[in-house]
Amino acid sequence: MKPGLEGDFIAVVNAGSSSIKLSMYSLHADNGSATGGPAGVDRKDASPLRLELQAQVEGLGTSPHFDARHADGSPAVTRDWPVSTLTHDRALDHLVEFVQHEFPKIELLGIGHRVVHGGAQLDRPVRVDDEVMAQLEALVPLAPLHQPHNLTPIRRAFEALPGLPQVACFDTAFHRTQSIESEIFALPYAMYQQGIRRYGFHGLSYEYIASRLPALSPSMADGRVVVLHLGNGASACALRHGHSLGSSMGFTALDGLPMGTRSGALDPGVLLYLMDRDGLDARALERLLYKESGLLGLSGVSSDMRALLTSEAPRARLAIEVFVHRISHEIGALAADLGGLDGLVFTAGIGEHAEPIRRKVLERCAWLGLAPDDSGDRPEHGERRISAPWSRCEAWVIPTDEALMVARHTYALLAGHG
Ligand SMILES: Nc1ncnc2c1ncn2[C@@H]1O[C@H](COP(=O)(O)OP(=O)(O)O)[C@@H](O)[C@H]1O
Ligand SMILES: CC(=O)OP(=O)(O)O
Ligand SMILES: [Mg+2]
Repeated sequence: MKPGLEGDFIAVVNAGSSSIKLSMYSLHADNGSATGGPAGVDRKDASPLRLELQAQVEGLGTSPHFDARHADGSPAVTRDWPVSTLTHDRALDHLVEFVQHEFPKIELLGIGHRVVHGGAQLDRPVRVDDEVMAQLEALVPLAPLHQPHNLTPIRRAFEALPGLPQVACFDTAFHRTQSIESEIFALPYAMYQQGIRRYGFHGLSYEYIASRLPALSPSMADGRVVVLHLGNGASACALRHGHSLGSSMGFTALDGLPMGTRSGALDPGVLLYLMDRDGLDARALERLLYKESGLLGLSGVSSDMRALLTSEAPRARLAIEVFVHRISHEIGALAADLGGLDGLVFTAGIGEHAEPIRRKVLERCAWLGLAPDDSGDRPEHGERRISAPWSRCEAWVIPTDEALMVARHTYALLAGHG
């Protein structure tokens, strides 16, 4: 830790269903210059942001674990809690106390929040006031696993630091470039007007990946790309010239690929059948679809890909095969939307770290002209090309950075450029 660090800071909160992450960025007036600026500075858009610390509590509800890291990835502190004694609220208190202790002298300029659902109206980052808060609260039923946890830190910060600017950045906003054919369900048209439409999610992650493409691959930056965000929540997005053309998630973050505990796309007839046969109501269906399905439901072993990859259980293998099958199916659908494919990008926990999953997906993409790099001499971490030099379609691993995207938006809005 850097004792006595002073100056202007932006805090970023990414509160998920089972984790809360708090990132601290310092602002440096000299960082935009082409020649100077300290290491670790966000030069990618010449904004003066430098990550100083990332603190997070993960495994809320199962086995909570606290972890704080410096910008270079070196650990600051770690701690485990006994199961179930740590609520989201308490975890947030702990993170705030920790950061206040580490940075007693800083000037906080604002807080940026990742908010999963912005609905049809909120299509760009926005400074939160009472009216925006009411709009965000109305969207809770559309993202029951995420939105309540996104809003609690905003409410708490308003109480503790009244007057401090807070900026909400939406997972849905990046997808607002999609055409009506991509967004609309084939339901009565009035429902589209009521906001029952496909929104798409993980937009901050896709926006970050799109921002990296010009530096990594001009043919992907100007071309047709499918990005696979494979984390605990998983989705795919079609990019053309870096803009979202289609995505696998829809009205809620349930649609598309199977996830840790979420079903992904499902014939809606199954729900009608279960309501009739078992008398399931909305809450019971919500539990089934959000918490008991996906990799966990299929395998009966775990929602965690690491556990599945090391398991001998036949159903763990089945869960992996279903996951890969549905990914390759989605790539095909999005490649059809794009009219071909120039690049495939893997990101988020599974996409960045699970080589066996990437290999299986790449094997199924041979028909798209994708040849994996089997030379074994490429790096194992960071941004890297994983297709052979002669491959017609490129494949890359690009670690995502949703927090940096939120910090950039927050800075831009506070500086009057948003
Ligand atoms: N080394 C690894 N090998 C395989 N899977 C991994 C590895 N590291 C993380 N994962 C998987 O990544 C997923 C979590 O992704 P992450 O993007 O961190 O999730 P979140 O959506 O909570 O931000 C889990 O399924 C986890 O098993
Ligand atoms: C939208 C979504 O699914 O988010 P996460 O991957 O953080 O669960
Ligand atoms: Mg995530």
